[in-house]
Amino acid sequence: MTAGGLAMPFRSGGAGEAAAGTAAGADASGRPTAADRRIGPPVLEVRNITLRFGGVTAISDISFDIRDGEVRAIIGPNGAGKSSMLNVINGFYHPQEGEIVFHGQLRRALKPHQIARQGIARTFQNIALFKGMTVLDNIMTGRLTKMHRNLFWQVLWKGPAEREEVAHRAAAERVIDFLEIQHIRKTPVGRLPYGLQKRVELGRALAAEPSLLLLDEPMAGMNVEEKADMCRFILDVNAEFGTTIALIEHDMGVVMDISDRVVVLDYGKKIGDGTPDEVRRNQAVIDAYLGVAHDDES
Ligand SMILES: Nc1ncnc2c1ncn2[C@@H]1O[C@H](COP(=O)(O)OP(=O)(O)OP(=O)(O)O)[C@@H](O)[C@H]1O
Repeated sequence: MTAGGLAMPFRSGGAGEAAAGTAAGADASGRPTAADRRIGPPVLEVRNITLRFGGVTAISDISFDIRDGEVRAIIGPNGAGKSSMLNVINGFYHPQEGEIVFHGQLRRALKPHQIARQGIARTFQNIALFKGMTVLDNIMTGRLTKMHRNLFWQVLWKGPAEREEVAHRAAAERVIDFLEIQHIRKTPVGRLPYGLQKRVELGRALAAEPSLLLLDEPMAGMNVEEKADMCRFILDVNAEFGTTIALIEHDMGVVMDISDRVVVLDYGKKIGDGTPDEVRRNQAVIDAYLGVAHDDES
């Protein structure tokens, strides 16, 4: 994909950090080398998180980190606690125990919109777009956390509010160009095929210019071609803007291809954590998850 003209930094910081060098290097798909992809120290640390719903323990004493600039996968069988973990990271759920450290700071209990303002955006397992609204308007909703002028200024449509609106619109258009969806920018989302809706949802998250992007099953329900496109966009966002990405995905071919590191959950517990190769060879992971087919969803 060519995103060369996109002047929008999706990443908030870290440009001067030393590369820790965990990326896999150039591969057959042309992914940039480790030297080009700067993988830095942890941007987010999950420490001893336990989350219960009444008598159900969805997450039990789980710790892992997500490094600056990496693609980090969270995998595991149905009900393992993956979505719950994303919901803890973006503040939808508040765990009973444990802590989250973001950019080296212990994070207090914040609301999801406050966490979004800190630079964490996400997409959902089941597409959560406004189906009657156009692609452009849906992507504009991703800019809400960046809007500063209040209703007073917006009603007057004067000066700063007008300039801000123009800037947000331009940012949304850059996302549309980046994701190659110019041709459907005025189409109501509900009329689009599933794969394109998923791409629009990615666009809405990107419009928030996150430093950490959480993707909940970005390939679910897609055919092979749509998956290939989505992989390409995820890798391009990561490579070109240094956006750190954490994703939940059941397609093991995709996970092993695009991830720098993989954390594996089962029944709310962590049973593996490492590079794709390490996880592939982990007997506990093979027994709990990889021993059954997961890459035949198309
Ligand atoms: N809001 C909730 N209320 C009660 N129980 C919940 C809630 N959310 C999740 N759970 C339970 O927590 C456990 C973990 O669920 P979660 O959705 O996080 O798993 P998952 O790994 O994302 O599964 P899947 O791959 O099927 O999406 C399950 O037993 C689930 O039923």
